[in-house]
Amino acid sequence: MLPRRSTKEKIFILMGLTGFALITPFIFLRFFSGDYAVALLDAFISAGMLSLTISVYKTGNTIFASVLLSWIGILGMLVTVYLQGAEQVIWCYPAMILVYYLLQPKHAISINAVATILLFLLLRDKLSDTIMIATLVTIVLTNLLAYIFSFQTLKQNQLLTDLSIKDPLTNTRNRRALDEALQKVISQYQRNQEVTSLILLDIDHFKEINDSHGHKIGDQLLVKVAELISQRIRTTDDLYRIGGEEFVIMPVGASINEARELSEQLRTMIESSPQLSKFKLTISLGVAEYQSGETGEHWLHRADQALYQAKRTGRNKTCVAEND
Ligand SMILES: Nc1nc2c(ncn2[C@@H]2O[C@H](COP(=O)(O)OP(=O)(O)OP(=O)(O)O)[C@@H](O)[C@H]2O)c(=O)[nH]1
Repeated sequence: MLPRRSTKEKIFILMGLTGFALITPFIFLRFFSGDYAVALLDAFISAGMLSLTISVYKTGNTIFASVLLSWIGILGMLVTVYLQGAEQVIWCYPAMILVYYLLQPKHAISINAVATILLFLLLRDKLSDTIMIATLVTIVLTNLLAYIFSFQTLKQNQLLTDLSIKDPLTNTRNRRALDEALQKVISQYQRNQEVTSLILLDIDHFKEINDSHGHKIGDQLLVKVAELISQRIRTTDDLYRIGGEEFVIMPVGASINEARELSEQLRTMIESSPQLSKFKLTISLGVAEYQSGETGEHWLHRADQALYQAKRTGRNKTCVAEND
């Protein structure tokens, strides 16, 4: 089955192949016109682009490839200016914009600042003062506009990601985020076989609480429960709200006994919380350790069966899932 590729991966592969296809003919043109140094430089850039594209295609990792490609673009542009003369400075604009696409704005601006200083050193004796100043001004303007655009895009992407994975009421993660986390934890398990567990918890008799105190108080209690649990668990063990009054905790790397212990601590913490005890609010929990070969859905289903048992046998308790 073909792996699902992120948009960044797809664009990186497309850009890498296009760059390779556009630059490769120049290797031959330069070579046959006796420009061996430039032909070698073009061959270096072209080979770099192709190998980075293959690496992204195979590993899916765009971070390392993005840093390398940024430097290939910038160094390629500087060497071109050095070998072929000052008029080649026009290549600095696409090279610098490429860096904004590949890296975070703060890293892109740093690399481009270094590139601008090096360009200035290369060109200071070759351009008239007026052209030199105009070149620097246009470089600064290009960077300023690219920075603003790239920064805004980054913020918008972060906002969209937050909206797509967060539960607006409790500010915990949502079901979609849980599905992604389950995939990730299972892939990790397949690599290192490290035990891992999940906890499914549900507020007891929440309908009665809603009915007697109103939906608004019900909402506030949901927020309070999420807040108390988030404060108690490690920052790495994310909390997910997957239904009205149902939450999941993924204590990654916890054995079934450790997860049960954590479960009991959470249960007693909620039961004895001064803000919640006046509503007689308690929780029931189901704990399941991951079994080799099972899907995330099946893992969650076993935890749900354990939770059901906790509900059936009196509530305000933790039950452990059977292994198949
Ligand atoms: N206030 C509030 N209530 C919600 C929300 N989502 C679901 N609920 C309520 O949660 C209640 C869940 O009721 P049930 O599924 O019967 O479960 P329960 O009353 O907790 O009973 P047990 O789970 O068997 O202990 C329903 O009354 C829902 O309306 C929400 O976002 N806010």
